[in-house]
Amino acid sequence: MLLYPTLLTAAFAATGMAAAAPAHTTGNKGTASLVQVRNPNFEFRHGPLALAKAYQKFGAPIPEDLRAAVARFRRNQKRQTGTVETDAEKHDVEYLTPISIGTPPQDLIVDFDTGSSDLWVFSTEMAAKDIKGQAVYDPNNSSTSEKLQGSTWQITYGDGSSSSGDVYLDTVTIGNLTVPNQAVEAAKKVSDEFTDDPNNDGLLGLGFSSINTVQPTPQNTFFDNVKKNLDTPLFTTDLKHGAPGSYNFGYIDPAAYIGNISWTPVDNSQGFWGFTSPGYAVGTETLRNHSISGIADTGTTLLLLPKSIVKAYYSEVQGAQYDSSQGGYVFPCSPTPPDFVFGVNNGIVTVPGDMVLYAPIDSANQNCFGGIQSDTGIGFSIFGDVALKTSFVVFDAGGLQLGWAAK
Ligand SMILES: CNCc1ccc(Oc2cccnc2)o1
Repeated sequence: MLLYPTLLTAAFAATGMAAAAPAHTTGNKGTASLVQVRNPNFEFRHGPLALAKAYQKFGAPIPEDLRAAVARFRRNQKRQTGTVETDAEKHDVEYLTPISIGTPPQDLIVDFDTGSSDLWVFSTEMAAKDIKGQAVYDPNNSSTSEKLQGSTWQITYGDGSSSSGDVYLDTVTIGNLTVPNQAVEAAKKVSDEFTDDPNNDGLLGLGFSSINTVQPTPQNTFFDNVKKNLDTPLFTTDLKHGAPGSYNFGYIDPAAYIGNISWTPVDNSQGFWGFTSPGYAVGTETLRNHSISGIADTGTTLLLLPKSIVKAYYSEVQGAQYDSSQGGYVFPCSPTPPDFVFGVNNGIVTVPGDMVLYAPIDSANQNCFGGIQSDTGIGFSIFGDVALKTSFVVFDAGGLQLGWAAK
């Protein structure tokens, strides 16, 4: 059909393929052969746009579906990415990251937590006795805050800590990314663990919005609100041992990891970044087949695994024992214990032995608390900071998959 080849030709022409004229041509009828040279500067990646341009060029009507596809492309061209630095507290107990809330911006430093989905902060609505050094959000001091009338929230974390309060919509900025009407959960009450954690002004949930605790209407996480503006709907974590790391949004930084990324599907049915590891190894032994279902959780400090695996690991650590006074396995801080390896699809993640040495339990640094402990009672394993800080991890909401890479 004439129209199609013509359009195809035009579309082809629209690909920016330039024709290079030969150095000379014969004066008479002769023939000419033109060698094509690709135009390196021509960024052209959108078929529907090419087709629409071709229709336009030849005066053909542009079908509604094609027009919509081009509009979506043009709208999405205003895509963003973002990055923000995160710093480890002592012993990497948690990683704190700066955010800004309101107009003019109020700066707070919060714990980004892929294991929960509420953005809550210390606020002026709390009793003074419950605030010990934290920065607080004052909704009355923000011209863009708007109370979400009748909404409340209450959350309890895996370590027993808890908080509750009411809700405002306000502008939240992380790095260069801004969400204008983010649900900001202002604390009225927090448990002692938070009051006694002076550098932590709140939590920013990066789990799935399905487990946001706001009632009567659960609210979206910052990531869920910003992801439509991102180049691609993912964020990455690069937590480090006792050094600044980063959270990136909308892109995978190839300089942040080495080797290949091992991808594994995510089960978000419980609102978490859940996945199943096919097995584990202690030290240099070969991987044992043992399905481990757990979540990637930046808000949990340690690596919590099935009791049988924890026992198998510590059976190979000299002097290791379960110390009920500590509530976990302890062992001599020297020599360095063996590495712990877990599988991710057909790849592996190695937790170096010196990361399993979580922290001394005595001032003489004789005995250390293990970074690997039991997940008993939780119902699934928790790949917390001890596991995450060994890797560059991609939390891909688009593909609903986790990517783990060495660094
Ligand atoms: C250190 N305890 C207070 C505190 C800081 C961060 C959190 O929140 C948590 C705790 C456990 C799991 N996930 C998030 O609690």
